Amino acid sequence: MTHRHKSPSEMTGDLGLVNGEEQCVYMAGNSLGLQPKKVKVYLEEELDKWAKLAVHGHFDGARPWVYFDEIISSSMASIVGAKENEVALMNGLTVNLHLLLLAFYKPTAKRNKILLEEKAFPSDYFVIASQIEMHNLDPTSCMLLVTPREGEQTLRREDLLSTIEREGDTIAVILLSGVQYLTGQLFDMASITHAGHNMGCVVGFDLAHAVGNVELSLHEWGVDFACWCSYKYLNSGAGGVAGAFVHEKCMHSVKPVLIGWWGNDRENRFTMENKLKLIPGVRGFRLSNPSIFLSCSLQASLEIFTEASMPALRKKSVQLTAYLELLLQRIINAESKEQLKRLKLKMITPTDPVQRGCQLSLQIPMLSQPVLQELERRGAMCDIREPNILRVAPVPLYNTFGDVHRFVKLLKDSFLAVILKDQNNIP
Ligand SMILES: Cc1ncc(COP(=O)(O)O)c(C=O)c1O
Ligand SMILES: Nc1ccccc1C(=O)C[C@H](N)C(=O)O
Repeated sequence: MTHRHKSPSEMTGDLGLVNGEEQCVYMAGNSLGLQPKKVKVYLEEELDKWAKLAVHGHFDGARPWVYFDEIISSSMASIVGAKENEVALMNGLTVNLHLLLLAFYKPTAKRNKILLEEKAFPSDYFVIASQIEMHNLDPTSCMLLVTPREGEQTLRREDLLSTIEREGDTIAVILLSGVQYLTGQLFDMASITHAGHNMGCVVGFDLAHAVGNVELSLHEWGVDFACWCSYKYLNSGAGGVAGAFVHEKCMHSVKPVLIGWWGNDRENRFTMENKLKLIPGVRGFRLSNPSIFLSCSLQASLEIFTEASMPALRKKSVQLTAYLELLLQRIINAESKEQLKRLKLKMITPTDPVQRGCQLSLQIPMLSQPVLQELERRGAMCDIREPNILRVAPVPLYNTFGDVHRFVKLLKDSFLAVILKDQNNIP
């Protein structure tokens, strides 16, 4: 659950500290979502079908493999606030970012920059730098990095908008996250899109930490393109099939640079003539035939989202995170234990619910890794991003208010255990 390498036995709690009968408290759904019960059932159905029908499985059965991704696209589209033909399920997130930038980043002598966050997720940073280099341009001058103000951790909306207004003439593409992976900040995607378009920029979002976490209206906001992975809040399993969005308005004007047979119209695809009838919009960006296994694990998850609905999930999420915040603030302010002050804890996620999803990020300047180890010994899971940010994500689909209460108690116990062990190293 963390980026560190751990053996499975290390993952289990310390039986001297936990009740072996009790389930752990899982607050790491922002990194990898938990497995929906139906995943196993659906996977077994498809394994069985493969064993019995083999090649006929492409077109036969309840999930015809050749177009099953399209069948589940409609529930995916409603989660991101898109029309069905504005969404494709394909590849992984980083691959989709590349494919979309290939089509949308068309630098000119005057307008050649990509605006991104200074602390963008490394994969996004690498994608952008390499796309710029591909045009024989210099990433140091073409990457316009937005940074928080001195002493602040998150970006102010007004600063983002004024940067777009000031530098917009030179910006080809604005590529921000919807929810920032480290700080948990939710960006105002509607006004960023509006400001970007006013200045003639293309606007895209990486929704890895936003999809299934906050409500999205990509079509209505007029976002040009977006992409996301499905293994975090969407619970499709590690390496699950990723999503891509291209707005309907770009359907005929923006074409994929790389083309494969899956972008070819289904009627033409199997005629085996080298004639391309490119599917307009994002579905024309598909290259290979999709994996039925990835599609059916995502199906199991999307069914739950459709039943629960994003508005209801978000409503619970706002309350759950507010409760977590309240309890964490008591620890930060050391209301009951004076020693806790010594850890100099700081919440870096915005306090305004409109500016965050479910995740809260806590900066632990000292001894963050030992805190995580103590937490796991006590049967609680979340993660740390280097150097010292503890990310805690109460997920409304499967976390309860009781989980939040238990988690914070275990976190407090972990802080106290670390302080006790490290008396000499903490000033
Ligand atoms: C913001 C962001 N971008 C990119 C990635 C990498 O995605 P993938 O490995 O699915 O390509 C992740 C998470 O892994 C992420 O959170
Ligand atoms: N796919 C992974 C494989 C191994 C370790 C982490 C990941 C993550 O997805 C990390 C996540 N993107 C993050 O927000 O840090």
